[in-house]
Amino acid sequence: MSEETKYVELCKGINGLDKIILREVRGCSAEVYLFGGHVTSWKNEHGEELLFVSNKNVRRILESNHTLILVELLVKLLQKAIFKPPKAIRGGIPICFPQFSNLGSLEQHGFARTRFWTIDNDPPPFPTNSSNKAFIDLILKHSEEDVKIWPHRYEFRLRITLGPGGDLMLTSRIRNTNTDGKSFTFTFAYHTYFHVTDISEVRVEGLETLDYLDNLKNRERFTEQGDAIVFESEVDKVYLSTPTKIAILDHERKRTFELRKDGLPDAVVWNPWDKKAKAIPDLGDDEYKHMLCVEAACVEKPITLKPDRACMMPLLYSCSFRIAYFVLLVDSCQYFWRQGSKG
Ligand SMILES: O=P(O)(O)OC[C@H]1O[C@@H](O)[C@H](O)[C@@H](O)[C@@H]1O
Repeated sequence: MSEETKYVELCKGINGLDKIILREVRGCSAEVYLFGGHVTSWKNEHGEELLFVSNKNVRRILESNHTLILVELLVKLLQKAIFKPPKAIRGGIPICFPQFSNLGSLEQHGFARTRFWTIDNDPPPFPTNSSNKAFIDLILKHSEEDVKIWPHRYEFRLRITLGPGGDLMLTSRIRNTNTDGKSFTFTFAYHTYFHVTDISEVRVEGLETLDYLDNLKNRERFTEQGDAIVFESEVDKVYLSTPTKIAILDHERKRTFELRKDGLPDAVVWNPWDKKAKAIPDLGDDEYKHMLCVEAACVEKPITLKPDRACMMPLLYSCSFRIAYFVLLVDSCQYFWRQGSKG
């Protein structure tokens, strides 16, 4: 990367939506849309896309021919992921808040993924000591409209960092700013779509023998058997009390994503497979073969925040080993917030 290259660039993305590009010296990059506070791209030092976004492949192949105008045109024609508010973007890392799935009265997966976030120019100090240069702070606050459907006031701060080695880290800091003394309760997920070469050649390790709720069977509780999870049909499960490390092995590409988490107890695994994929308008019929959602989440036991209390949920992806790291540090974060200048 030349001296002039920007670590952080604000520009326009698809459909003129505001987008931030994070770049690091070795050529890694990430892209974030203010719409949804949504990470839509994360590339390693070889320019390989590690996240799935519907029909991204088309765009990537075309982009490599440098026919950029044609690309934009074709992307608009071919891209299934709509990038058009109010529909959430299909792929990347949608943020599910304050509700996961339909576990409440709100729209599916809550409203954070369909709201316009803003750049937070004055974030409170960060607990992690870091010399990273490629990062952006976003913020979402309650709107008067949203208060009508979810009667709470909050500040949701999201820092997205691309480390020098290509690590991608997302840190969510959610704070209850209710002035009426009321606590609020929420469920949450980093709904991460990993890009995989062929779903039938993918294995997930770390969830075997755990209990899970099967969304395809009215959330009935089962216990997972076998060595590792493999995929040969639709899967929609919430694994409970999961370990801090989950690995996603893409045999064909000889790539391993390692997901690490701490404090976010659940892990959702979702692939719609062929029939469901056909029924999802913003997903290509065959695209289920190239995606796998493994989501660090808090679903079974919702989080309750008292007024003026905050919690933190960071997620770190490492490019070299493709590590995803999710943490929920309620206590230390409360301490941090009290210490912080905004606390
Ligand atoms: O289509 P959406 O709202 O983005 O949801 C996709 C999937 O997200 C997963 O997290 C859920 O477990 C699935 O049940 C759901 O179908």
